[in-house]
Amino acid sequence: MKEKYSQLFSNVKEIQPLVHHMTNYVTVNDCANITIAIGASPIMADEIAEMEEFVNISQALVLNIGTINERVLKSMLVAGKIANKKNVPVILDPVGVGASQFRNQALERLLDCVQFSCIKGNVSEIRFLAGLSSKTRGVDADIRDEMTSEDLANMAKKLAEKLESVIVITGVVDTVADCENVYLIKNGHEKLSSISGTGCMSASLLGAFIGANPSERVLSSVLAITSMGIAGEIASEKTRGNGSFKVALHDEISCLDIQTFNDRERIISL
Ligand SMILES: Nc1ncnc2c1ncn2[C@@H]1O[C@H](COP(=O)(O)OP(=O)(O)O)[C@@H](O)[C@H]1O
Ligand SMILES: Cc1ncsc1CCOP(=O)(O)O
Ligand SMILES: [Mg+2]
Repeated sequence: MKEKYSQLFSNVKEIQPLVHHMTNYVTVNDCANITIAIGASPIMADEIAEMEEFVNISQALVLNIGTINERVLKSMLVAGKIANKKNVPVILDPVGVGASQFRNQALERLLDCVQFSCIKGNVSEIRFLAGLSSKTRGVDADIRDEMTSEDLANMAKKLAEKLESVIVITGVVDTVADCENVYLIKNGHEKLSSISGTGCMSASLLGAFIGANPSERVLSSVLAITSMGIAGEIASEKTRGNGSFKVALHDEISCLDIQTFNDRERIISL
């Protein structure tokens, strides 16, 4: 497995996939910089007239509904459909779904019209997608949505089957599943939940890894999420408060090598 990780990891650096993002205006700059830090290239664009040209040159498309509005939703639907036609993998981050009717309906339209390679959210967001009651607190997971690892694994696998997508649930332990395999990732640090954008940046890393390795969606997702976890651990060891932690997180993603990854990964295949 370590050799496989090594191959998928180095493909990102070699291929330098272009990751087209349509994302929120809160964390957009962090997403661009984390994409560069892992070795890929970002382009942020949401004008409907540009969608065809940008999807055509991209290796992955990341749709993040964090500050979704009607105009951007239309662009996302167009971009998603073109990406599906061109076999460009599409990653969805359903930020804050469950918090408003507009957001919920936007998500429904996206799921109806676009086939996603990977859908990543926190436990509240994924519970909403799974049709379970979800006590959303806006963009953050509600602690009352806490579930056992087994419950999370079952929910992820069922949803992966239903939506024919890799499902990633972030949290203290991350869960990555398709209809056959489930992985738990025990890397990470609680400081990751204390700054805005670590979920969004995880979606950017998913775009980078899946864009470079489109035939290995599940393991690419595992690598992306584990990379964020390991970088968070090292960054927390080196810093004190939120500001320096965020800077250190970018440093550690940009300095992460496969040796460190393999030494520190705590990936469990169920
Ligand atoms: N308590 C925690 N301990 C370890 N890692 C965490 C913790 N909370 C979140 N993370 C990590 O932070 C990143 C973002 O996850 P999360 O906070 O669930 O997303 P979001 O910001 O979208 O709500 C993921 O890499 C996840 O593993
Ligand atoms: C605070 C906020 N509001 C709308 S999008 C957003 C950022 C959410 O980022 P993340 O999901 O990575 O915490
Ligand atoms: Mg999020």
